[in-house]
Amino acid sequence: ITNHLPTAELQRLDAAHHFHPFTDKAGLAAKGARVITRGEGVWLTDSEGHRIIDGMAGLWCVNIGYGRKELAQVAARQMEELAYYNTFFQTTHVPAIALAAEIAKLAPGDLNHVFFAGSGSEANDTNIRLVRRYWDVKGMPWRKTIIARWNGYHGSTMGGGSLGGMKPIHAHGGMIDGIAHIDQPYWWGEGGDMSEDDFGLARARQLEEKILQIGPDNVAAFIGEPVQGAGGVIIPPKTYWPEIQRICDKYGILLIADEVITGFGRTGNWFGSQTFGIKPHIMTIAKGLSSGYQPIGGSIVCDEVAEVVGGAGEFFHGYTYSGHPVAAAVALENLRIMQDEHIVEHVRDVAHPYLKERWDALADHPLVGEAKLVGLMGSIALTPDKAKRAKFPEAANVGYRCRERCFANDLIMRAVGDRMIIAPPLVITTGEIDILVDRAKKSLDECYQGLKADGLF
Ligand SMILES: Cc1ncc(COP(=O)(O)O)c(CNc2cccc(C(=O)O)c2)c1O
Repeated sequence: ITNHLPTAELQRLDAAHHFHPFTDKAGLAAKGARVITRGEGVWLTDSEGHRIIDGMAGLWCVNIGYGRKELAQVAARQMEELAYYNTFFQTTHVPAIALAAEIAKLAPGDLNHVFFAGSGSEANDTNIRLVRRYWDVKGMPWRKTIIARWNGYHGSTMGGGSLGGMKPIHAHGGMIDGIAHIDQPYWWGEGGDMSEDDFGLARARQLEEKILQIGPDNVAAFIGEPVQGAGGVIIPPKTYWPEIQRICDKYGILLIADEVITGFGRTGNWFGSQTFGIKPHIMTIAKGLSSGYQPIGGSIVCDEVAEVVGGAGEFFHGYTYSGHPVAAAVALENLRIMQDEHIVEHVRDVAHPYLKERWDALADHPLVGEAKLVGLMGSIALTPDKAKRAKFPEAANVGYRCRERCFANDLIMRAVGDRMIIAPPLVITTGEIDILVDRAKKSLDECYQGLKADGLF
């Protein structure tokens, strides 16, 4: 089976044997999966030769863009030298040491210790164990509950999926114990007639209400994405995070920032915590850590938590691929390129300002109620009535229709409900931003025409 097989044959084999994530298997089999064959910069090529601009950097992860040969060379060299060894039994290797040191250098404050995993979900499962073990060692073994947000996303393992606040995920397989949720800081969809600032405070104060309801001595930690990604790029009001931070400090609960999407330049700083003034005890990382070239994730842990858990004998947790040498070597090369090519500065000083101007202008479109962007992650809310911030009927499937128009125009954008999302590779140029926004606008126009033709607008 190679790229040279006819697309239809590849699709048939895919339908026969490949169980896709988050997919209606039968529906896709009937339709045929799109076969992606190559990547270069912000561009993808599919088996039919379409040149697609990838507005989603894969799954929010290909920060340095596709096709960087340096990473392939580093992977090959590491594979030839030491393709695998574990870090379990009093052993280590240079890629794991060097990557942990580099992450500690880039991370803010006293986030100096890295527990590696193979993915963001696994890293969040590590975090559950870490914070519960921390309170165990502090003599409060009952202090286990972790508070998270509805419509947050923290992965698909039983732990990560339970921390997440997406009910369809909970419905498929259940949840683990000791997780509680509070409402999300989603002003457009849930703010009613409150001002954004008042709404941000109100939603943050739900954390204090929940802590008092559960009992402060039972709450181990709070976990949140600086900006909810898979939830629809929900950028919180500026009053939200300072209030969350104040409440965590007041009750002495550990604060976990899930930076799987917002980490490594996505918001215009190395970490989203810096953009939003959050001081976490633990940061979850993955995706942009390696730009998706190798599967790797981890937890960056502050001195205090590392000393308490690390000083209490063996911590019974870890994965075969924790700190995998090839993944670690590739991640290290990714971070070298990000620094040498000043990619975070490019986001902050060039790409974000340029995109913001054109992204904000989309709010003039009849379909668009709100256009928001932080760094290079953005969303537009589609609405039939801007003033009322109204929602389309679910059956209209507006997000899906709009995403299909994007695909037809060789642009990849994500639809989350009736919100359209972009998170392009951080290396996108101003010329490529023009192409992206032009194709997005054309897709919105076509979606609008379609809705009017179907009497939905
Ligand atoms: C904030 C956050 N935390 C944890 C994870 C889990 O990481 P892994 O997938 O590597 O286990 C994520 C992953 N985010 C993610 C993964 C897959 C699809 C989409 C989407 O928006 O369609 C988003 C994430 O966005």
